[in-house]
Amino acid sequence: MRDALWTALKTVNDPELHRDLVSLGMIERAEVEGRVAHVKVNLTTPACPLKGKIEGDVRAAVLSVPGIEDVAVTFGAMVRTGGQPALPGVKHVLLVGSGKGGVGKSSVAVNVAAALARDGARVGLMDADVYGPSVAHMLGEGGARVTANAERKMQPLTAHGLRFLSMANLSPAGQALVWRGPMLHSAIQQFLKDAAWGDLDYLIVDLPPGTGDVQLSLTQTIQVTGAVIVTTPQDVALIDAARAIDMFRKASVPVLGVVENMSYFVAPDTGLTYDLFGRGGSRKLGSLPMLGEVPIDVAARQDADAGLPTVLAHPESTAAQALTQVARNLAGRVSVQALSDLPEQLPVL
Ligand SMILES: Nc1ncnc2c1ncn2[C@@H]1O[C@H](COP(=O)(O)OP(=O)(O)OP(=O)(O)O)[C@@H](O)[C@H]1O
Repeated sequence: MRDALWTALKTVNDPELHRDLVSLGMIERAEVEGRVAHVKVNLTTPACPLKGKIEGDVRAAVLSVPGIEDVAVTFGAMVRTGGQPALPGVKHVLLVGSGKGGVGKSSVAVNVAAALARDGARVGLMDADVYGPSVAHMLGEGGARVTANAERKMQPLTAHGLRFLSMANLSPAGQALVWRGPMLHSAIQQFLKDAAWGDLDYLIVDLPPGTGDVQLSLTQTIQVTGAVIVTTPQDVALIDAARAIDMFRKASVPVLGVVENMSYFVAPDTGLTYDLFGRGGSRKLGSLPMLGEVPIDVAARQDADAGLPTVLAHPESTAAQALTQVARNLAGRVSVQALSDLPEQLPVL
């Protein structure tokens, strides 16, 4: 019956990769005890957006095997890389960029990082927005100071289950950074290479808005997995977002998707929805995957000011759920990107 079980599992495809779970090496264990099958699926990310669908498909396939009356499906996860990791120990570097300032790029970066960490991924967050570093404040650690470890490497700070580094934790609060290109380049290098990030599944990088030196420096120094574009839906933001997309394309950085922030507003007193900036406008950016539409949410802003990612502070709010879905959709895109170049038959793990 064991062979029949594996044959049945071979009929289940990963919904995004369109290949069967067995040849993708995602079935870690499949055994039959009496009339009960035990299957352990090793997902390609703990933040898998399609876990429910995969579980349903596995159950249906296994229960079609004659003699099997019940099935217990359990899950593990291991984030894969397509080739060499971006940095030693860091599987994926993901850039969060925007064309315009103030569209919510840092908010999205912080909440995506916190949501991935809550789902069980090992996550780092690097604040490369050197002119307006807000990550530390949004994590409630604006006053913390970075120290060096025994190997004289910068020791990332920790908050809400993730590791982070921000220029705000190096320079005295309120002091402006007046840096030229080469200095910026070396600061970015240090954040990437002279920091003890440890083992990470995802290193999320909050870029400055626009298309300047920091973005260039990052895309030229390391092999990033891809970029996410955050925009609001009105034309003035989209014009700049299109420029940012063009910059990533020219730098051969895949754009993994778009997040439409401040997409709409639901009045808390009446429940009426207002499309303040023209919900859905970001579809004008072309055929890029839409990772999610995040509404304007007063609590999300208050949580950011209070140093708490809203996905953790108000996980039930519409904005928090949209941001959680953005994180999972992004993790899904990363898996697709990493696994689509793999050979036909992978070893079973
Ligand atoms: N969906 C939202 N609902 C309500 N407030 C939001 C939302 N997204 C972001 N904000 C608020 O808007 C402000 C700007 O957000 P944020 O700093 O994330 O933007 P940014 O694009 O990173 O800006 P910058 O260009 O300065 O780096 C912050 O006060 C933040 O809390």
